Amino acid sequence: MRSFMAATGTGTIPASSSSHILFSSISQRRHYPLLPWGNPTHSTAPTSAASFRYRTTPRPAAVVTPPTTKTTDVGSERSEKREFYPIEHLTTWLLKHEQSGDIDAELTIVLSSISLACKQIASLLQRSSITNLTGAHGTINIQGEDQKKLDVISNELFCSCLRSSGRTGIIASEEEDVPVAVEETYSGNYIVVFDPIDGSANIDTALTTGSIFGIYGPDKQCLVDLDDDSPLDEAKERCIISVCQPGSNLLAAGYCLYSSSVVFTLSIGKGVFAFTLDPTYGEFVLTHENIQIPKTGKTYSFNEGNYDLWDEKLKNYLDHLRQPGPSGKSYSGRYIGCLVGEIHRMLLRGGIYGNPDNKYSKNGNLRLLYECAPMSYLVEQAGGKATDGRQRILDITPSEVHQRTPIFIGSAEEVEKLEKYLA
Ligand SMILES: O=P(O)(O)OC[C@H]1O[C@](O)(COP(=O)(O)O)[C@@H](O)[C@@H]1O
Repeated sequence: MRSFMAATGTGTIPASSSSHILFSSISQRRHYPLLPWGNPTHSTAPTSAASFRYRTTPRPAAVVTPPTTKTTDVGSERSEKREFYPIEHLTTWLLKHEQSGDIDAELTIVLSSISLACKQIASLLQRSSITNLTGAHGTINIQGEDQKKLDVISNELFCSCLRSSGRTGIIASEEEDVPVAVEETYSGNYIVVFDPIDGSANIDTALTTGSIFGIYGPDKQCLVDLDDDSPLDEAKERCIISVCQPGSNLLAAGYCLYSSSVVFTLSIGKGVFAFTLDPTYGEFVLTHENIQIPKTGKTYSFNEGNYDLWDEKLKNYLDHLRQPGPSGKSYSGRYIGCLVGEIHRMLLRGGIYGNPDNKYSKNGNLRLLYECAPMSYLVEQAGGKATDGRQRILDITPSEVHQRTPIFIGSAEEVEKLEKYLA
């Protein structure tokens, strides 16, 4: 039985005292059987005995600080004893930033619970054709989209992990009609917005998908005094649903890429860091430190099937990209139908992604709150830019949870070039 409660972000007010139902609550929902990650009898990792031992050989990762060694004289012999290879994991990285005061303990727990949800989703995606988890769920979300089975299950996993973190007050999800309040027992301060499976059309063909998340603090001026038993007025109610904050308020954001590797990428406001899942022991290992998106990039990512529906200025821009440059090489088009995959490639190689408005979708296809804002936050943290064609994405305050927006995002100089065409 789902009880409806209004949440203040610091506690809950029974719906009876609010003029209308504002949220659904995360009650005891079904849990889905998951095999523990890297379970030797089921893991897809190589079965050689070595693969189940914690590796002590240097990892050929992008980021490995030279091994520390300690030279000790043993009798007449000198021996160099390797102390350890400081491979950093998401867990230790979060604790390090908590100790240095960059994030508080509560946000550390929320991020850790999100990474747990992502590991479980990665495991389900890998085996979806085996466990009959491909295909439609048979329901439609508030956006009128057919939900895939894994859209629904991944949403439940995110909700369950955030609820048990005990640090989340309200969530907004692509797969939830309205913002959802965590019941008081488990309620915390943070507001978490997410798309549990981005690019879900790719699931059944085993192509790239991802999860996207953003974390806001409580909107201070909106916290309602629980001792105040006066009826909630309209302004306060509006405040309570303050999940609709501009991306510039984000405290942290990131995505998990489910592709040939599972890569958890995030920013807590001090650069962008990526952690690759090592399936042999189920931990995210730091592989990309302080990612800086190249200022330019010769890859553009637009669904050109909509070309005839676009504004003339945008068409001129696309025509320009296809002209062979002085070296004869024009831009390369890449479109994988998954925002997370496009952004991950761009963070590492540069380029531009666009999902513009068109004759039939006045505001484009992507949602501002839990897709465009978190991705724009990340790309700006990496030195890139993100606009709706007229203004910075992070400056837009959503007027409702599932509001859509056009988006052009990527290398700073590529976005600036586009803005000149659209001016
Ligand atoms: O089908 P279009 O209009 O090209 O839009 C593709 C975009 O929509 C998305 O698939 C979002 O879809 P979801 O609803 O699965 O999150 C993005 O991942 C992708 O970039």
